[in-house]
Amino acid sequence: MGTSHATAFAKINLALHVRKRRADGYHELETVFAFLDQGDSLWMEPSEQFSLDLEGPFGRNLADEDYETNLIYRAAKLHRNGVVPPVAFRLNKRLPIAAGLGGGSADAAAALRLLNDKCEVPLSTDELHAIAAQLGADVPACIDSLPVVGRGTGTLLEPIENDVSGLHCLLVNPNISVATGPVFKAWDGVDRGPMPEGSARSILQDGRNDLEPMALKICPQIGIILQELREAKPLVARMSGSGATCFGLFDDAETLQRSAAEVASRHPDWWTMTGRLR
Ligand SMILES: C[C@](O)(CO)[C@H](O)COP(=O)(O)OP(=O)(O)OC[C@H]1O[C@@H](n2ccc(N)nc2=O)[C@H](O)[C@@H]1O
Ligand SMILES: Nc1ncnc2c1ncn2[C@@H]1O[C@H](COP(=O)(O)OP(=O)(O)OP(=O)(O)O)[C@@H](O)[C@H]1O
Repeated sequence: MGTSHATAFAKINLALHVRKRRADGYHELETVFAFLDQGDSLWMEPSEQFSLDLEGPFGRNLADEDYETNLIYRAAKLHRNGVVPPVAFRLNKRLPIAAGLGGGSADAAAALRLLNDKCEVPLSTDELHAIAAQLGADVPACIDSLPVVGRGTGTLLEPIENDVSGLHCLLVNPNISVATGPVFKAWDGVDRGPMPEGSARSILQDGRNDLEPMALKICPQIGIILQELREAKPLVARMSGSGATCFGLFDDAETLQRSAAEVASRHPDWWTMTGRLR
């Protein structure tokens, strides 16, 4: 049994409609999750005891935290019913932290996939999703990392026609972390209506991200990012999750590259990533 590898694909919300604030403070939403073919890289190999090595552009940002708080550790422990498995994980952290890209959720899902693949008696899809939901609202969708509708807090998944696969995607983050809690808290309580029905692409065109105005107040750079992304005439430019990362989606690679080069030259201090939707 050697080393196995999984990509923790970056998540974007093609649309995110906030419908209701629940009594427990959480919010019910309707969203379409989609995934870039890029993300963090996670390796796993058998070992004497559990370990987690963090490297890559954002590895240092997590290194100061106790490894027991890392979603990879928590996922591994839950997968083995509370017994921490003797495996060594190595994470190349390419996705920024608290960025609306579900990086931690994707890492947790990648760990669950790796552990399940190496398991003599693998968990069923339903069992895997139940564990995932305990780790975070985005984790169940990250298991398959393909377009899917999320309801409730995002853990109730429904299939959707994937007609966005292959679209070219530019992600831009101003290198400012935005915590999810305060953004939801700032929501004004106004239900702006359900997410339209249809394929992923039609919801992308007709949907919205209801968290954009709140995140924009916390991080005004989001407005500049959206404005600059729109200069390249993408299919859509929108914020992902609770921000601050925004995405531009394009039919062709040339326009994407031009837009990426423009953003990079104007804002060398911003983080960008390009890829294609799965
Ligand atoms: C914004 C999204 O990324 C969209 O995909 C997700 O809804 C975020 O879900 P998540 O990763 O589970 O969010 P967490 O980072 O665990 O949540 C932080 C805080 O955001 C608030 N929160 C989160 C999700 C939700 N549906 N309603 C909320 O009000 C809660 O106060 C929570 O304590
Ligand atoms: N492997 C991990 N990678 C990133 N963050 C992690 C990880 N494990 C635990 N965390 C914690 O989770 C928090 C949120 O991380 P993450 O990067 O997933 O947020 P996000 O991109 O805002 O996700 P979302 O789109 O769900 O809002 C961080 O504050 C971090 O301390």
